[in-house]
Amino acid sequence: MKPSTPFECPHHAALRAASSEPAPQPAGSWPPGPAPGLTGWGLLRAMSRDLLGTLEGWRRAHGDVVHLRIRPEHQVVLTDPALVRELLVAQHEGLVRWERGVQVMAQLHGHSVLTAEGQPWRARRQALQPSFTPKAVQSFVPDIAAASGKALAGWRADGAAWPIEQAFTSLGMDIILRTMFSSEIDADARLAERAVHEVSVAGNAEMYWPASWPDWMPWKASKRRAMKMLRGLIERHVTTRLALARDLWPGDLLTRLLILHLDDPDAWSLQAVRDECMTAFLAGHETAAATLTWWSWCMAANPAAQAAARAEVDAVLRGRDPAAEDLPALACLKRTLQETLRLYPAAPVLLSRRSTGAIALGGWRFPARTMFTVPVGLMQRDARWFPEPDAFRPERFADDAGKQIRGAYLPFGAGPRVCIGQHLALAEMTVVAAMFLQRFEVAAPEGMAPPEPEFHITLRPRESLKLLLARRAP
Ligand code: HEM
Repeated sequence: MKPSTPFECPHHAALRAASSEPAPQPAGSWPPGPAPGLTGWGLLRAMSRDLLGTLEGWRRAHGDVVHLRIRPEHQVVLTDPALVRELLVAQHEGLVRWERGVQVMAQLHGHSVLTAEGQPWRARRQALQPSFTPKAVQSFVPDIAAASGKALAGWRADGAAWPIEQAFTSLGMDIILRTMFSSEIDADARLAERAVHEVSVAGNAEMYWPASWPDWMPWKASKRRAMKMLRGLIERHVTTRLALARDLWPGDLLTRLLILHLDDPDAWSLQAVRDECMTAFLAGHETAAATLTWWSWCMAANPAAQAAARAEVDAVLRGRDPAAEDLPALACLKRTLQETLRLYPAAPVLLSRRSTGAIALGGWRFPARTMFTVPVGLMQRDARWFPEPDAFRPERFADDAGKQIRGAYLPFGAGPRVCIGQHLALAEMTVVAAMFLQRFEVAAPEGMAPPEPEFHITLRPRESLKLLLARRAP
């Protein structure tokens, strides 16, 4: 929905409609939005109770460009795909990420590609990008398959509901330890898993405080312990690797980071290497585990789609583990993952952006310091861009399904700050999903209601998901 100008000459309005260009809005005006009251803090309270539900209500009432006056901020919520792309792609240079979000993340991640801005971000991103291309991540497939085979062998199909969310979360940690450190699964994996969860919960809670209490406060003991555990784990792997002869280094992510350090120690200090390790741990683990959890639910709730994906897996792999060359042939399986990411994006609201100067967008002229929020979770369930938006229809992503509206499907974000790990995540999830379907059929327990999504770090089921597994005949 585009804003309209109240006093527009009909001739100009017709010309504008023909060119689909939005009408310029009077200088200093703001788009419509909910009544803020004296401070607008009531709007914040409504958002903290139910973020996506509240934003959806405002979109229905006010359109795709909604103004929130939350003193001292002006915030704009965008759900128009074209404007979202315009913001994130074309206007990227005029934006920084929301300072408070970055401040909290930096306590956990240090100064990594996730938290940097401007030239330092560009330099990091350019140096890291070659390790995350579709081709580069192929080398991780054998490790991902090995970790999956080992974990799936222990999953039980004994008629009791299996804690599949917990199991995928543990498997995700096993995979990240292998791809990052070539580490065999040991006691560290379960401790690291708990620690990642602890720090993510702490970080998530702090984002909504105006400032952070120092970490030495008594009630922050569990965050302190968790950070100590993760830093210790990373430090141990870095030290052990550096003590190893260079020609014995494995081809994992740590080696790729340490090569950056050896090539240019000024730009890539050992601390920078540790910070990027922490980011990959924190950004990569929860997101992939949450997506696989939702995928297993989508498979259980849609037996025909499950059967079609399994038939493809059986035909392509004929019982062997997937190799990198197999992944392009698993197109039907990939579509089930894409559709899962549409219905249940792990990051349903992108980190808010702030404009560093005035920004012209959709006919409006927003001053410097305007905050922009992009709720991709709403856009991806919008019937205007996805007919029958709540239905699981992997065929939407088929090559012959017609063109998708650009900017309406953004589970990995868009523009220069799009998820750097997207190809790794898709390769990982395709391998895990294929190996799961080779071994199990999955169903929902009798009478189970669809799980309620809750946005807490990532989008997860409110109650930990448990499903019925049946082991397939070998
Ligand atoms: C299903 C899995 C994943 C999902 C849904 C996901 C989603 C996202 C999204 C939406 C963003 C952009 C956020 C924004 O614009 O505010 C992002 C950024 C990022 N992701 Fe992912 N991610 C996933 C997996 C991974 C993995 C496996 C890694 C690393 C190993 C990773 C590392 C990062 C990093 C470093 C950034 C920041 C990039 C930058 O600012 O330049 N992600 N992710």
